[in-house]
Amino acid sequence: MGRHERPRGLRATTPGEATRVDARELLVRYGDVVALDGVSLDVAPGEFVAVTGHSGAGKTTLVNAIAGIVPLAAGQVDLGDGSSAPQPRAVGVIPQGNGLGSVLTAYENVLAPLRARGHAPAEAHEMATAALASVGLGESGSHLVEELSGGQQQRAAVARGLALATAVLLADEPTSELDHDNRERILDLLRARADAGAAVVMTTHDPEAAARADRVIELDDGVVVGST
Ligand SMILES: Nc1ncnc2c1ncn2[C@@H]1O[C@H](COP(=O)(O)OP(=O)(O)OP(=O)(O)O)[C@@H](O)[C@H]1O
Repeated sequence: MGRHERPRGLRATTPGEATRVDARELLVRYGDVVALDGVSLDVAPGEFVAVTGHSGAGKTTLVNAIAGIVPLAAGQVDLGDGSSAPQPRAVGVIPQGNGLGSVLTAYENVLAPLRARGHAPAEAHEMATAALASVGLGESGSHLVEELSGGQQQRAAVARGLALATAVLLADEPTSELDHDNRERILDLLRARADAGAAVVMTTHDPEAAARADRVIELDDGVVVGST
């Protein structure tokens, strides 16, 4: 499949929606701390790439820089969406620490971004319900997030990211709170999303999770020190 063709299995992307990741020589600073120092990452449609490295290596910063959530001091991110604006792009993000609204239900958390992206109520309902079922939360969608376990909250966050069905999915340690079976379930979903044509980036501390990816990039102190 050519790089600019529509990914198999995903709906047609709309103008302004990301299709791939081409990050070049990213430099990110937090005050005096250099969190990324010339990091490049190219992820094609259909590829699943894991980013590993010790705590503080720059994994979250890389995901957030690609998403446009943290500003670049230098370098550029091309997501195939025709935009060079330093603003959050139309990508699916599964943030570290889940980022869910705790006094909303899991279902409401998944539904809200779908409605914000213009899906009609009935369609958004179908998508949110299917996404929650896919992560094993079909029965728990009506529970407030604060009533869910840490692992259930993490799966709700994965459902929210997956529901958007974007062709670029950025997942920041999406399995860190999960038991073995749920970890495998979530990794299967990420793998399937890539196999359907999405560009998937996942940060992880877990070597077994990283082994499910097509490629593994290792960061250390804001620099790429390995690629396998
Ligand atoms: N908001 C911030 N302000 C200042 N420094 C920060 C900020 N966020 C991250 N850093 C620093 O930037 C570096 C990279 O942090 P980052 O969170 O990207 O690492 P990480 O590899 O994701 O770590 P972890 O595995 O613990 O999540 C670290 O030195 C961290 O202390």
